[in-house]
Amino acid sequence: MDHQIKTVGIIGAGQMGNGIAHVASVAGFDIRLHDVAEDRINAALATIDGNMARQVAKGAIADEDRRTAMRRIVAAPKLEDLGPCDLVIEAATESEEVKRKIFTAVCAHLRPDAILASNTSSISITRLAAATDRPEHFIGIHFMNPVPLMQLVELIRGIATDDGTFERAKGFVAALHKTASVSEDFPAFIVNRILLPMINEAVYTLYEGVGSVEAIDTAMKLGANHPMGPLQLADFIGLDTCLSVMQVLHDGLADSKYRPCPLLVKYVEAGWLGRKTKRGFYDYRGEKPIPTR
Ligand SMILES: CC(=O)CC(=O)SCCNC(=O)CCNC(=O)[C@H](O)C(C)(C)COP(=O)(O)OP(=O)(O)OC[C@H]1O[C@@H](n2cnc3c(N)ncnc32)[C@H](O)[C@@H]1OP(=O)(O)O
Ligand SMILES: NC(=O)C1=CN([C@@H]2O[C@H](COP(=O)(O)OP(=O)(O)OC[C@H]3O[C@@H](n4cnc5c(N)ncnc54)[C@H](OP(=O)(O)O)[C@@H]3O)[C@@H](O)[C@H]2O)C=CC1
Repeated sequence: MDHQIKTVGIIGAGQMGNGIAHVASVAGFDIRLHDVAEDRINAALATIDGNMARQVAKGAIADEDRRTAMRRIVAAPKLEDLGPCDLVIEAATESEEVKRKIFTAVCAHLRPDAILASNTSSISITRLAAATDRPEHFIGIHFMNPVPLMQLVELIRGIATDDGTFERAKGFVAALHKTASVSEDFPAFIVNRILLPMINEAVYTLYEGVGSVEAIDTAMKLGANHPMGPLQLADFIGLDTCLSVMQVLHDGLADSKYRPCPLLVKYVEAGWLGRKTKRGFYDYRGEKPIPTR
């Protein structure tokens, strides 16, 4: 088997897909970026260029590196465009149904030895692998947001993941100059098993009137030295993703302590998903974010 990963396909050009494309192209990988809608891919390319420009302004990369990295990212409007990839990372919406459909569809276009990975925040890698024709070549590669700034990547083996796939995924993470942490395949893995119940509790704290959005975020920023308040972080992650993770924890561990806060459900039902829809626990439509409660 060819152990070299050169071309990386990314499915889902949202905030995580564009972050993964960004760091992988800067690290020298050729990228094929896919999404359901072509305008999403174009928007992602513009975002990546903007984020790389910030790095240039900071002196983290040279402008020539930005241009070379941008040239390595190619739009892949059809799933068959991912055919030449050595590794395909799925970073689409956090829904098991959506992901399973993607895996079933993409497998037909991939080489038998290509690795398939999911950036899922919470869903069982073993169950997702079962929707593919290659459970032994399937693995969880879970990046943190924002990808260009966060050092950690969780690696999660499904029951069938073979040693070669695990080693190649580990090598890929090292090539991105990131640190891998290995988690067993349990709901929400390590980071989100701990982080998301904390965020959910912050939403309960708001729901029960213990404090306002501003009071809760200020309390955790200045009282616990968190870089972002929990509600600000929830908006940053996306409230739909936060709710999906809590649902996976609640269903998968069958413990009422993971019950998603009804207020979180209400925000998602309203389509107030946080920064990506310009409204969540804060309203981002003006010059500076304004708490919505
Ligand atoms: C849900 C899941 O499955 C798992 C998860 O990811 S959970 C979420 C995990 N992430 C976190 O917890 C993030 C918590 N927040 C933080 O650590 C910090 O607020 C942060 C690192 C995001 C930003 O730090 P900050 O200093 O407050 O912000 P900011 O000043 O805007 O940015 C710092 C630098 O990074 C740069 N930057 C920000 N976003 C960037 C991006 N996407 N790409 C490139 N550069 C970026 C900025 O340009 C800035 O550079 P300068 O210092 O030169 O201005
Ligand atoms: N947000 C975060 O902090 C983190 C998220 N993750 C995980 O990464 C994944 C993506 O999250 P994130 O980037 O935040 O979400 P986004 O909503 O920003 O992006 C998801 C993208 O996937 C697209 N998409 C939906 N269905 C399909 C499909 N069938 N084929 C191709 N693309 C599709 C969406 O398009 P459209 O909008 O048109 O539906 C959207 O562009 C999720 O699994 C999430 O749990 C992991 C770590 C951190």
